[in-house]
Amino acid sequence: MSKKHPIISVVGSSGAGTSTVKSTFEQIFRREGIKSVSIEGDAFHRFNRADMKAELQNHYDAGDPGFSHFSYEANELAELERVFRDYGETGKGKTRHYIHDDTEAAAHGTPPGHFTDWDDFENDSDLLFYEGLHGCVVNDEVNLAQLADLKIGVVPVINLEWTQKIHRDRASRGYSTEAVTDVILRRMHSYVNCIVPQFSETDINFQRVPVVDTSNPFIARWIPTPDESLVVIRFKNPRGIDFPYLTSMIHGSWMSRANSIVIPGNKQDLAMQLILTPLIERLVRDAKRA
Ligand SMILES: Nc1ncnc2c1ncn2[C@@H]1O[C@H](COP(=O)(O)OP(=O)(O)OP(=O)(O)O)[C@@H](O)[C@H]1O
Ligand SMILES: O=C(CO)[C@H](O)[C@H](O)COP(=O)(O)O
Repeated sequence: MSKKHPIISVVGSSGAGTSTVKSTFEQIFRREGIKSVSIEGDAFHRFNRADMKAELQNHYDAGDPGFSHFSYEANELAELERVFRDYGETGKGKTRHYIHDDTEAAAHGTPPGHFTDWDDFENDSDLLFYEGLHGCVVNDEVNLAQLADLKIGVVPVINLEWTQKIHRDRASRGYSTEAVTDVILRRMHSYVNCIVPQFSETDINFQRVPVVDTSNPFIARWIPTPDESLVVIRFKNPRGIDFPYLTSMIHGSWMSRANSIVIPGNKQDLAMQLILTPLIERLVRDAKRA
């Protein structure tokens, strides 16, 4: 925990929707007058695209077909831990960007598949916001969960996650369905071993569940819309959460367990604002007092 310089960590697999959720956080920060600095998890990949391709081949040749961007060793997690720790202690740190496509290339002046240079965070921020694959990892080498003060999991059920990934990678990153399918398969071992365990470390998980048939995500023609889904919101520690308030404010919601509510998909933004605003306010208030 880094009370003086708090860290929010939003974790999800590739295509889960963490970038989408980031915009909800940005609305809260803007409305509450909070100055944030942010990290995209992909900035802490260990290899650029060409080197990753070579590394994949090396692992494949050595009889390890499961190496992927989800694997701990494909990412600079010790460096990420250092950035979390330094930010928590000093409010300072650095990040960079991994450039996925031409749009990002134009914005950053770096070609796709490469990293930008490292850049220092702006001074005097109120908090650090991380979104990505590994922000709550606990393993033999690092404990990122321990350094984050508010931990959020973004976890659509897996068919929906695959549908979202396939559509996004085809539409904005120029990959074919077959190429994305290969990536999903290759990443499965690390998905189970490196990504999923983090959702037991998170304080709140948002799990989108479609109410239309997604049984074959590889041929789905579009991503189920918010109106075609529900969201299960699960609190690790439900003490202090005002469930009657939430269920009365979020039309069509109900409690499905003592620590979980279900909301209509089109109320996700509202629910996040109602749930997260007081938690973020408290983090910033406590930090100013510390
Ligand atoms: N709640 C939602 N309703 C409808 N579509 C969504 C929702 N959340 C995400 N999507 C769609 O899913 C796709 C993937 O979302 P997004 O880019 O936010 O994922 P991500 O977790 O940031 O992925 P990556 O880490 O690989 O960049 C996008 O096309 C996005 O529009
Ligand atoms: O979304 C991802 C991980 O979160 C990408 O798959 C990863 O960043 C590698 O990108 P690319 O395969 O385009 O080089």
